[in-house]
Amino acid sequence: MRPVTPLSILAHELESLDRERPSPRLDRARALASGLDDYLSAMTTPESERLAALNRRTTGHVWAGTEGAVATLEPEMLSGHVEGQLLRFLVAVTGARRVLEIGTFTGYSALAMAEALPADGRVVTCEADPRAAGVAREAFAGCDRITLVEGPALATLDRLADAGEVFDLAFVDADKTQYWDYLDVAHRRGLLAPGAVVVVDNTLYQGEVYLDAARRSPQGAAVAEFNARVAAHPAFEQVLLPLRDGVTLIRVLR
Ligand SMILES: C[S@@+](CC[C@H](N)C(=O)[O-])C[C@H]1O[C@@H](n2cnc3c(N)ncnc32)[C@H](O)[C@@H]1O
Repeated sequence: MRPVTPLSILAHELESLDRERPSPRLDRARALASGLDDYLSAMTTPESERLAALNRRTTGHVWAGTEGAVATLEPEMLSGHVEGQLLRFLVAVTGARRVLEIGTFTGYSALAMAEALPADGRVVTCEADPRAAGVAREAFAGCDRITLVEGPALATLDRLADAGEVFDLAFVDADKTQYWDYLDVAHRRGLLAPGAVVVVDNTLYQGEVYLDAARRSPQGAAVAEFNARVAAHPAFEQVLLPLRDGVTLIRVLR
């Protein structure tokens, strides 16, 4: 898989340097960077067989040439084992019953969260791409706790707010250039219960958010702006964890 997190990009760079000019110190630096993700996975509660099968199916799927409705679909989009377990864990410890997800892809994170819900719990997940939605629908077969809403997420959020829906936990993982709008609309329109937790993926955006601002992609620039707005907002408290491509946990104070 293509390196898409700050750590895996660093490991990849160190591997190239170590090949060009081998040295024991470079080799140790490479081993430090490249060994961490596997160790985290080995020490984290294993994924269920259902999630493992979806993980294999997503990474084995031929996505090449798949220009999605909103983005090029690729297996690197999958949150995967450790982040999926973090989401499961958060649903369990917060006691969330109503979960909102923005960005379904093949359904891994939605299924992971659904596994931790009580019997009357529900995940509403939004996906704009019909092909990703098709794979996710198959993955959700027999799981009546998940409702997949196909279409642009911002329009779905408006409809959910009109219907008076309120969520205890949200996972934001769709178009990076719309991150602020997702959070702002969900917050202003009352979709987030007081004390709700919002989990936001890719908030390090391959390191772009803390590297040279002039070289940021539009997505990196949008995520940097999102992070700064969240940090300055009086209604949120938050922590940015350096897991994978960065995961921010936000608690809605009011
Ligand atoms: C990173 S993937 C989601 C991965 C998924 N949460 C997981 O853990 O496996 C992002 C998904 O968001 C979808 N997406 C992008 N923009 C969207 C939008 N405006 N509305 C709804 N879905 C969108 C993409 O089609 C893609 O499937």
